[in-house]
Amino acid sequence: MSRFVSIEALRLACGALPGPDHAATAAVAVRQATLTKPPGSLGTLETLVGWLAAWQRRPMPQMERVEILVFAGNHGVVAQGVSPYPASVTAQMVANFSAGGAAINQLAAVAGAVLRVVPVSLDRPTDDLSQAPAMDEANFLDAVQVGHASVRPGTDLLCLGEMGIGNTTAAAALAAALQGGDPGDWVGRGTGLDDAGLRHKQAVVAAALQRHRAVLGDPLQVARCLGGRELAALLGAMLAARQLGVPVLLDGYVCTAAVAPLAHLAAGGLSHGWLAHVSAEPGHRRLAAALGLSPLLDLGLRLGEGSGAALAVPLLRAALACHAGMASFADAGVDGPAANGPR
Ligand SMILES: O=C(O)c1ccc[n+]([C@@H]2O[C@H](COP(=O)([O-])O)[C@@H](O)[C@H]2O)c1
Ligand SMILES: Cc1cc2nc[nH]c2cc1C
Repeated sequence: MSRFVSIEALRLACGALPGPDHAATAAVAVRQATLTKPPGSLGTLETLVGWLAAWQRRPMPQMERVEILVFAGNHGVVAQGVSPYPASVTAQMVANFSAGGAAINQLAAVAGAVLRVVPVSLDRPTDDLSQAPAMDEANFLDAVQVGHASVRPGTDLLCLGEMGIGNTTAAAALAAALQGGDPGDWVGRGTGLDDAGLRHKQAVVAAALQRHRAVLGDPLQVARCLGGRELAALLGAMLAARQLGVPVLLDGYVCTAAVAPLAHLAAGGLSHGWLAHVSAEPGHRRLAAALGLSPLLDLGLRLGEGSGAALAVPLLRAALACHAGMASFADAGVDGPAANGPR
């Protein structure tokens, strides 16, 4: 696929997204009506099958090729003391992912998914977003491109995740910039800040919003100035998934904030994504509500690295198994509702 040569070229691509295959969803509904259950009784599981069909563009969706993409990046804003952990942990955790020792390795195995970790220039942290734009345009577009090129055609379901010490500060700044309100309300404890740390992080995010106030009306400039390389890559991957007909499970706060610009650039820009879970980071619930996303799971997770997205995969497998494997009323010899209803 061609490179994004400018922010304007990226903006054009974000504004020209293919829509869903409504006929595929309709075919799912027709089959569902024949299956041995009261109509609608599998609730969201039924909706999920229709959604998979719409974006895979086929009446009988598949989940053979499930991939988890975890993008990693480093953040200059860590110098402000916004995370309890040092920036070195980002690369160390990438090594841990490669060695199979992280939570996401175990969850990917449970989900029957292939895990791919994509470090995005870890040796070049972004600039401190409270002092300067996090990235210049070339670096931002490069990171978007990395994400865009990482999505493989033919993937049945893509789980997006990230790793980056300091990136809940970027997520909060992005969410505040895109959605408005008191910047402090978008800030949480991330990996575990204490009360004083939280107050300091709120001040850093408020300062960042103030510094970049001139670009707050432009979602892509917001992503460049207040985001990070792994967040830009997530945005690129979300765009590529839409273009390639790949449904997406979104992970936590960082993931959702990273792709939020797409919702601001195109109506229904995130409709090929389903929010896998709502994280314990309070801004996530707020952002999900603002974007009209309903999480499948609410488990108090605050890990990132795609963990919540991986956990939702078995739910989708269950939904498909019912859809593909259940007998119809006719085949099983089960009576439908009585013609006159109960007396
Ligand atoms: O996405 C979330 O909801 C989330 C909430 C809390 C922590 N994280 C993860 O923790 C890291 C960022 O935390 P912090 O405190 O360094 O900003 C980063 O690697 C994220 O994957 C992620
Ligand atoms: C140890 C550790 C693991 C992580 N995984 C995702 N973010 C993380 C942050 C830390 C600090």
